[in-house]
Amino acid sequence: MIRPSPIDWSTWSAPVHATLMFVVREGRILLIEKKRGLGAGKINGPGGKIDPGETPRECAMRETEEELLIRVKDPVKLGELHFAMSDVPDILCHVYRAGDFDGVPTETDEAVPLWFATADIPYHRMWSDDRYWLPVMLEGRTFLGRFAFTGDDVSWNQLVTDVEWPEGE
Ligand SMILES: COc1nc(N)nc2c1ncn2[C@H]1C[C@H](O)[C@@H](COP(=O)(O)OP(=O)(O)OP(=O)(O)O)O1
Repeated sequence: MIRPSPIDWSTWSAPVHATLMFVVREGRILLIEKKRGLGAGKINGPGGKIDPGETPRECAMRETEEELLIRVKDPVKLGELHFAMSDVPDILCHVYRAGDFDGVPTETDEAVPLWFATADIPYHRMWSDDRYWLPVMLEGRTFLGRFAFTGDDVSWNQLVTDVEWPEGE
């Protein structure tokens, strides 16, 4: 049975815009254990909130540099995630993927770098939406995910794949 959405997505907008960056190369993905802020203690990609005047791509690169001291090369936007939250402000998150970087992933005040085999993603330590869209991201396909949360749990979800994002976004 298809459950009706609790959210009217045609009028939904988010007060918080954020990014995630995933480096994937040679069968491995670079993740972080987040040390502070929203999702502290969870495993995720590096990322954070978009600053005023910053593009999503600039934010994803800046946050990755701040959190892991690496400079990713040629990131590509693959996805957008629309999170209707129950206990924090709603979030629109742009998802980027890159295959290379300069520097050495290094622990900072914000994050611990962790490499995982792409066949061994630790979903049980991640946000509960990730298991829906991360496999699509690993295939290199584009996507739009919409998720309603109740607390930390996904209570409704929709994933549209093979979305065309504007050039250069
Ligand atoms: C709700 O589900 C989520 N799933 C996933 N995979 N990632 C999420 C979810 N909600 C938020 N995120 C990501 C998006 C951002 O990368 C971070 C949150 O950013 P944060 O609040 O830590 O932003 P900063 O700018 O780094 O923080 P400060 O305001 O402390 O500087 O989580």
